[in-house]
Amino acid sequence: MARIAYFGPEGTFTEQAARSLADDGDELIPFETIPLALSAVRKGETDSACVPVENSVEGVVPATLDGLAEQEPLIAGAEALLPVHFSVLTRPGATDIRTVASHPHALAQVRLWVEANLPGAKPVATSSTAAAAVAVQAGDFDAAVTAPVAVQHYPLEVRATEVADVRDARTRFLLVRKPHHPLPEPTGADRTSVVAAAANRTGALAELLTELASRGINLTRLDARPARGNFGEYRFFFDFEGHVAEPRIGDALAALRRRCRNVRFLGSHPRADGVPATSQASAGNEDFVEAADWVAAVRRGEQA
Ligand SMILES: O=C(O)C(=O)C[C@]1(C(=O)O)C=C[C@@H](O)C=C1
Repeated sequence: MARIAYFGPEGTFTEQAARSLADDGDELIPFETIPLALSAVRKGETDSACVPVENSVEGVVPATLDGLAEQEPLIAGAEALLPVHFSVLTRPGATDIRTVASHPHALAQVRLWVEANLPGAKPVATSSTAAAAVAVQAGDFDAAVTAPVAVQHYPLEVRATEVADVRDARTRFLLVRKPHHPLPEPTGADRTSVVAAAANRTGALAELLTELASRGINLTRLDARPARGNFGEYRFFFDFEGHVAEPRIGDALAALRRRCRNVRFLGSHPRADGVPATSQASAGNEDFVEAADWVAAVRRGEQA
């Protein structure tokens, strides 16, 4: 039985994602913020933590990226992808809706709906969608934009369901743990993540990208976040297809490490959408193995 920290309180999208990744009998423990959920794993209070990483409408979740780039390393061993549409909850019978509370990512995904359906209502940011439900229940705000499951946890009235300005929005979540756990086996449909503090000089980022491109590795995400040191210095987060156990991915990681000492491996795990890695002529794993075998043969004086 594992203990899984998640970005809570109860009723967040992240809880749903954690449930989809948990095994029977695992214990799920809510934490009020993403940094608190990550530090529960680092302190050994839980075995893993489930946190949101990117949304198809609003982009990355900065607290997760920064939290994985700093302090002791954590590795993503699994991911979940959830469809995202919202319910709007109020206290039973409420009529005068002046404030609408939710996580900033959620507010950004329902802005047009709020303008059209609750004109004049003021958006207010809360730490999560479920924290907004707690605040509405307490009488702090009038309406909460939440995950559909939130109403099962809080005695509120559902005023609208399936609310979303953009159809088919999705959020991806990671299950992270300490690096000493064995990596999941490669499946052919995997994702590898790294963060690198590229040098502040002409072409430094292009060099890192070229190391991936020249090995036929398809990027699935690239983000920059301030390095939080000198103004203008950035960390680059790369997600790409493939698993570190594969020869070409190992070769690419070694090249990134050669070019940039400040690179951190953030995990290799199966993709939730099951999309297989792109293959490119002469850049398949077998090509890397064959080429390495050939060099070994040359060194032994056995070139065929
Ligand atoms: O507040 C929640 O319910 C969360 O799980 C966080 C979060 C996010 O970080 O994007 C997750 C999915 C939705 O996009 C809105 C909020």
